[in-house]
Amino acid sequence: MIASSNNDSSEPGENASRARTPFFVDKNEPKNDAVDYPAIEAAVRVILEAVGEDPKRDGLIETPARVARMYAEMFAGLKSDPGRHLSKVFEEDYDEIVLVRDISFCSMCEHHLLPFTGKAHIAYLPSGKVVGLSKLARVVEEVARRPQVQERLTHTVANLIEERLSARGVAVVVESTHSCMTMRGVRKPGSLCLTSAMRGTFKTDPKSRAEVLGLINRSAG
Ligand SMILES: Nc1nc2c(ncn2[C@@H]2O[C@H](COP(=O)(O)OP(=O)(O)OP(=O)(O)O)[C@@H](O)[C@H]2O)c(=O)[nH]1
Ligand SMILES: [Zn+2]
Repeated sequence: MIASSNNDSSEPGENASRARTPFFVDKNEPKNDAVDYPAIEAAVRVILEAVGEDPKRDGLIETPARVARMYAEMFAGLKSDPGRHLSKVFEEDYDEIVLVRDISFCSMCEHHLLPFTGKAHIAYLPSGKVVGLSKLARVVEEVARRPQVQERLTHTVANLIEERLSARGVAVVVESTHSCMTMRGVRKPGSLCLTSAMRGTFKTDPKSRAEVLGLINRSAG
């Protein structure tokens, strides 16, 4: 089974009532009680002043609060357990590859606090139980909402699927563009970073690995 996924997280609309409350993309988002909004706002004001801006001017007056809400959203996965999405499994007599590809995500590089965005492809070999396809995308979405490096995102997702589904094999391939490499620093727009994590059969059996990578590559892009 192969499925494609386009994340459909809706953008927050303009709504005065949420000006002081965190916005969560949907009901499955964990409430981010861990975030200290006033502390972020104060820090953003300090940064604005430090770069020579006036945080009190009209265009910037609400910026600290906006940034606090943004961090609450971007880091909503810090204290949660993304594996919870894999708890509802069902028995199915199917032991071949299940692949969900093109799962778009946006995460935060922990070195520069700039976004890296791209797609994750997830395949697993079930051992008697399968999970709802959307749950694989939910795991990516939640793990992505942490400050991190791409390598950690990749192997965290692979480990969760291997452990929670007792999968015989797991393949996770992530491709993304790092803003810290495109808009600053070395400034290489178009550069792409690919990482993969193989578990079980996909790690030990070259034929299975070639098959799953063939399916992912055939579909990627
Ligand atoms: N391995 C890995 N490196 C990353 C990731 N995101 C950002 N980086 C790198 O983290 C490194 C941080 O390097 P530093 O020398 O400490 O910081 P810097 O002076 O800002 O580095 P430059 O980006 O080269 O200007 C850079 O090479 C980034 O490209 C990631 O997901 N994985
Ligand atoms: Zn970076």
